[in-house]
Amino acid sequence: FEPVSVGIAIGAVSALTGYLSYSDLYCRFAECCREERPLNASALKLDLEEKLFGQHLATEVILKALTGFRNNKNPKKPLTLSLHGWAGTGKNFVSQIVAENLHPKGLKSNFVHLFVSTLHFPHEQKTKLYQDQLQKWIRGNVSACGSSVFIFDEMDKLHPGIIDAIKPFLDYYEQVDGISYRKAIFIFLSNAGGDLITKTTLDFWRAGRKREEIQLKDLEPVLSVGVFNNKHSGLWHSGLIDRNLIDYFIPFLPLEYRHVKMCVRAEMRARGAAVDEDTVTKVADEMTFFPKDEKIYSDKGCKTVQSRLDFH
Ligand SMILES: Nc1ncnc2c1ncn2[C@@H]1O[C@H](COP(=O)(O)OP(=O)(O)OP(=O)(O)O)[C@@H](O)[C@H]1O
Repeated sequence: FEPVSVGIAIGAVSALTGYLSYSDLYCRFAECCREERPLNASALKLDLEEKLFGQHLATEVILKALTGFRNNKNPKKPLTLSLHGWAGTGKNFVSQIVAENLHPKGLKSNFVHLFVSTLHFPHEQKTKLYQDQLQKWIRGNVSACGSSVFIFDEMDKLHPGIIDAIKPFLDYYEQVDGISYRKAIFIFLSNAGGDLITKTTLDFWRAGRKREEIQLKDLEPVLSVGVFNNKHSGLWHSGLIDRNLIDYFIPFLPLEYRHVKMCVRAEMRARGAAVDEDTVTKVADEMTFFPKDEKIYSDKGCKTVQSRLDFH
C-alpha cells in the first residue's frame, strides 16, 4: 500500500461518515425531506384499517396507489388522487393519515401543503393572480422537496380553471424549467360526486347486497364523467381529466349508523376515556340520517361526533 493514498482514503471515509452522522443528527432535530425513504406500507395499512371506518374502497385504492408510487424509483408523473364523497366521510382524515405516513410531522410538516378554496382562492375575479401564485408556490416547494404533498380541500368551491394552472406539473414531463415534479403527490378533496356515490351505495343496500361488494369499477367511471360535467366540481371541463392526469378517483361512501358509533368509540378512546356504550348510542341517536324513509346514512357522516360528545 502506498501510504499517501491510504491516508487520502481514510480521510475521505472519515469525512463521509462524519458527514453522514452529521446529516443524521441534523435530521433528528430539523425536518428533512428524505425523498428516497421507502414508504412503510404495513404501517399505512394498519393505520387505514384501524382508523378509517366503512371505506373499503378508499382503503384499498389509497394503499395500492401509494405503495406502487413510492416503490417506483422512477415514476413518470406525480401521483394525483381525487377523493370524493359526502361531508364527514373521512376525506380530510385520510389525507392526514397519508401525510403522516409520508412525512412524520403530517399536516405540520414543511413538505405538506394544504390549500382551502374558500380561504386561499376566494375571489373569482382574481383567478389569474391565484394561478400565478399557485404555480410559484408549487414550483418553490417542489424544488425544496421533490416528495412534497399538496392537498386541495373544497375543490367543489374552487372557481373553474384555477386548478388547470397546475396541469404542466401533473403531466408526464421529465422536468419543467429544470425541476422534476415526478415524486410529488397531489390530493384533491371534494363533495362533488357525493350524490352519485350515495345513489350507487343505496342501490346496493336496496338490492340486499353488502356495501363491501361495491367495487371501484362500479363508481370510478361514473365519478370521473360526473365530475367533469359538473360546473361546481372544481374540475369542470378540466384539462386534468381530459388528459387523464388524475390517477385515481376515490369514492368515499356515506356512513351508516354503525360507523357513526365506531367514530364515537374512537373519539372516546382518543380522549383517554373508557368506552361507555350508553353514551355511544346517545351520540349516534342524535345524528340525522337520510333518505327520509329508510334513514340509513348519516347527514354529516362523523363530522359532528366530537362536538356532540362534549355534551355527554
Ligand atoms: N370514515 C371515517 N372513519 C373514521 N373517522 C371518520 C370517518 N369519517 C369521518 N371521521 C371523523 O370525522 C372527522 C371529520 O371528517 P373529515 O373532516 O375527514 O370529513 P370530510 O370527508 O373531509 O368532510 P368535508 O367534505 O365536509 O370536508 C374526522 O376528523 C374523523 O375524526
